[in-house]
Amino acid sequence: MSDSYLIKGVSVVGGKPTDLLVRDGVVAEVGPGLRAAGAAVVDGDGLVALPGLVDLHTHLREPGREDAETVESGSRAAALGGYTAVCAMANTSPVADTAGVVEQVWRLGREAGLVDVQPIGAVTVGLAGEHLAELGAMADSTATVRMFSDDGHCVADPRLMRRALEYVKAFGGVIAQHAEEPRLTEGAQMHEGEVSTRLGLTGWPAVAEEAIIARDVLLAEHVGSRLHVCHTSTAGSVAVLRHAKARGVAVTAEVTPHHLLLTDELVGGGPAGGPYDPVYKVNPPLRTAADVAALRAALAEGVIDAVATDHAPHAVEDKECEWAYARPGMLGLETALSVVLDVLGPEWDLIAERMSRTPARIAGLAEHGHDPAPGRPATFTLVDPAARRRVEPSELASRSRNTPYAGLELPGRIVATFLRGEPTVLDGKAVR
Ligand SMILES: NC(=O)N[C@@H](CC(=O)O)C(=O)O
Repeated sequence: MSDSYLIKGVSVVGGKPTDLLVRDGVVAEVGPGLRAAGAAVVDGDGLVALPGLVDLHTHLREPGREDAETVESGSRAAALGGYTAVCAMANTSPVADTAGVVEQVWRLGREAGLVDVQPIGAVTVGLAGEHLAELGAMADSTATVRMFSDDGHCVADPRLMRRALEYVKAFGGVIAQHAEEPRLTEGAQMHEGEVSTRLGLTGWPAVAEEAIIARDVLLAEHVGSRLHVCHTSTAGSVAVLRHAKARGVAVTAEVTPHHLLLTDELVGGGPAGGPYDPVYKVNPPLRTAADVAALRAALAEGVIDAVATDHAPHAVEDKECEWAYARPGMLGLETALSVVLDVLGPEWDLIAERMSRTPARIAGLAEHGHDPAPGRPATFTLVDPAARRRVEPSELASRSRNTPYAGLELPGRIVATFLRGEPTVLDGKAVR
């Protein structure tokens, strides 16, 4: 590997073509007509450089379900998707609810060396929603955890949620809530609406999400702490968030690529399969076209702060079975940028904001989320916006195959990704 790279004629976040010189891990120079003896030259013609993408919500499955994903395979998928940092969710086995487990995940991330893996700690012991986990010990560990989540489960007990919000104030932490009132979603299989009625599946009503977000923004305001809302999926949730932000509550929210593109109609049959194809089963469920429109508008406006993948790999036996028995979740890392490009168009500054700068800020990842500029870490990705790709599950780097975009043609291709000056992806291929 070379220790310096000269990227010729690249557009930095949609600006005029220029050259980028990468040396000693940083962006050494930016400007037209650069020369650098000994540097490996990358043709940037037609490419857009974005700050390395940051995912606030990734399931890496290690420890426990290494058949579905490992820290290394998930890191490779992330790098191929243009990511330079991912926040690893705590619902592993064992659960990441102690300093020992978060340090293990952090170390595995370092060893893989393809993206920065920032572990998220569980809020409650074993995700059981009964006792607070060792939040302080996880914060003090080498993994320096700042974000905590029981994702996959809601912290349903309001007293526990209040205490968690209070506790993390001491070290500037944030609670990322999986907003789902469990009493309203017992036995739920898909979004509650016209399609669930037609298909005869038990519904997951929008209000089960909205009621928890409303409660939690009030709790966050009451205790003066930070709340982050995972995978926002309904128009009503957007309304609650808009209200809370207008009041000055310290709340941020994410939306997944799939909730920006797909609807509950697909459960009745879609390009990747169906009817009742579990590839479309996800939590929260795919919603209606009206919800999709509200989420897109909220993302553009900033009521929703970030795109997060909720990359949820599942082994074949957990997905290719009867709908009711299938695990919820979809792959996301390798297709996120393409889906967002499809949804937002080439709005590069907005894409950089929602997929890199803001998520880096929310997660407290100071080295990430910076546009390539002199003196900044050379941590960025190069996108070919003119390329179109057909999603082929067998070509994905993830160990799992549960992509809802199989066979779909999407815009954009990640050509290269750099992490602190080292390429993790070149010519569209992982370097390791
Ligand atoms: N988002 C999903 O559909 N699945 C998540 C957890 C969850 O939120 O249920 C998973 O870990 O598989």
